[in-house]
Amino acid sequence: MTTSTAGAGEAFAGAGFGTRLSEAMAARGPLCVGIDPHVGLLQRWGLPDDARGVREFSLRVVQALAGQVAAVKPQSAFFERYGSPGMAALEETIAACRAADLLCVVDAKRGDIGSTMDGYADAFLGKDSTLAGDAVTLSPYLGFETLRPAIDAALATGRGVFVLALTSNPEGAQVQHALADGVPVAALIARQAAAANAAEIEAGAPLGSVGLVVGATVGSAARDLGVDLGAVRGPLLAPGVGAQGGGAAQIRDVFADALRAVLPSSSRDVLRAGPDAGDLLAAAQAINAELRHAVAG
Ligand SMILES: O=C(O)c1cc(=O)[nH]c(=O)n1[C@@H]1O[C@H](COP(=O)(O)O)[C@@H](O)[C@H]1O
Repeated sequence: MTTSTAGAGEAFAGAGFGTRLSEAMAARGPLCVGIDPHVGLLQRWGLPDDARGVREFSLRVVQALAGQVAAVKPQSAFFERYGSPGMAALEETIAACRAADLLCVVDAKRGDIGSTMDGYADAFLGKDSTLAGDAVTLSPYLGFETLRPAIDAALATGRGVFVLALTSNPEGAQVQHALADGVPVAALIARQAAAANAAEIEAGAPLGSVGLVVGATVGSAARDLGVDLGAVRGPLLAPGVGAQGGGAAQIRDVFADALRAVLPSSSRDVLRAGPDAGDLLAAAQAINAELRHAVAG
């Protein structure tokens, strides 16, 4: 799997994120393991509640899963809470993923006015940025178009983005189910993601690099709101597997028309199995096998 990048503005010559992710999911199964070093998990693993603890935790997860799952997703919040040493630990985790042949989705949920978005795009998708993994999560609630600098940077460097559409938490409905000119906001976001993927799809990519976040817990919301997940033609990150109650059955229900694009994500449910590397891998493999069966059938 290539991780080489081109500079913003240059045409990206290698496989885009959607293609690389699609290949990784086909080879290893659909599971993404979230790296969320909660204080309780650090304690359980016998690690200190500081940047050294979070670094050790994350590197152990990456080592245990190296080459075994399609992707991991470090949650930036749990690194940011330790200030600059925590951010250094996030940078090391991102670099370790590259060395371990794991696609890395940095869960930072950024979104701002366009001019500020340039800065976030440089930070999380810039050619040589140490905070850039293979993709980053973005919030479109200042307007989808504000994300354009990040989408452009992702496409220019062979990276990807995941835009929050229907989040796994119940409070998200207040914003995401609301109507804008008679159309649910989540449906508009899905349409705009589909448009952003059109060129890559026309060029023959199996998936575009502009993904959506649709929680495994959202039930019939996509159907009820007319969110056409099949038309997005980008990866669909589905957090909420495990600790939030989602599982294989929910994935099949929510993503009926787009199962091959789903990247189900689970954090606490897998991480609880640690710190033993073998136990951690076994937990990830068990969930991955169930999900693989669910998306295949
Ligand atoms: O973008 C995300 O990953 C995300 C979106 C969403 O709608 N819901 C959601 O839970 N997440 C993230 O996914 C992870 C879920 O963790 P667990 O509930 O422990 O599996 C957390 O890092 C959340 O921030």
